[in-house]
Amino acid sequence: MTVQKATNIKWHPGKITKDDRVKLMKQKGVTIWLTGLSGSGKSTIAVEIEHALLENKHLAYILDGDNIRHGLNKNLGFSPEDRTENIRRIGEVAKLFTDANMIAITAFISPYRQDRDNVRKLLKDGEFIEIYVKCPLDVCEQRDTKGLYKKARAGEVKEFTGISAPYEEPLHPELTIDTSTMTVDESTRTVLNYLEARGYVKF
Ligand SMILES: Nc1ncnc2c1ncn2[C@@H]1O[C@H](COP(=O)(O)OS(=O)(=O)O)[C@@H](OP(=O)(O)O)[C@H]1O
Ligand SMILES: Nc1ncnc2c1ncn2[C@@H]1O[C@H](COP(=O)(O)OP(=O)(O)O)[C@@H](O)[C@H]1O
Repeated sequence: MTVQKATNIKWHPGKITKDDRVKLMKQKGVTIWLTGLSGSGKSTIAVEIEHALLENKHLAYILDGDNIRHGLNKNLGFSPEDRTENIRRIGEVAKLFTDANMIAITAFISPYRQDRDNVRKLLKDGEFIEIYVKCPLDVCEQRDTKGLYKKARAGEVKEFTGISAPYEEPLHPELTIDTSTMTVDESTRTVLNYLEARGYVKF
């Protein structure tokens, strides 16, 4: 648990609610939480979803593990504790984006079930869509888009997810996308259809 250090603080409400923003923007802000192994396809799908949404006049924004670790989370490594803190912070950021009525698309390995469930709890019902970007380890390893699996096998990268660190599969994700059997386009469509069917966006 993260300790609350700040005391003597009081929440200051604004005049505008999320519902006001929903009416203004004709979309319902939500967090699309992509989780899966390195190389499973999280970033690729995130980019395609964001692009398709923008083309249809819906505002989305990607929070990507590699990118966020260049700034906000540059002081975190890959120990279990640091990964938990990584996901906690991104959960808080995603909550702000969702309240701002953005469609936040997160692309983090987020290997621990408890960490993902904690983010779910931060958000309201219907504001958290967990998507398991599923891909067998051997396929991810064959793709080895960044050469990290090779380095992990050689012991040059420690605590590498799937090789020397765990990945806990989601038990009840809203969606599972198997990228070893689907094309990028099919994967993207599946997510867009889900969003439209539940009224988050309108195409
Ligand atoms: N040890 C280790 N394990 C896993 N991944 C590693 C590691 N070291 C560096 N990388 C690179 O960091 C990206 C994963 O960062 P995340 O913030 O998504 O990780 S986590 O959610 O905190 O587990 C991950 O990006 P993706 O390949 O896009 O998943 C890697 O490029
Ligand atoms: N259905 C699919 N969805 C997403 N990526 C796919 C799919 N099929 C093949 N790929 C390929 O798999 C790789 C995934 O890499 P990337 O998106 O960086 O993964 P991650 O962000 O999970 O590390 C890319 O080279 C992509 O073209």
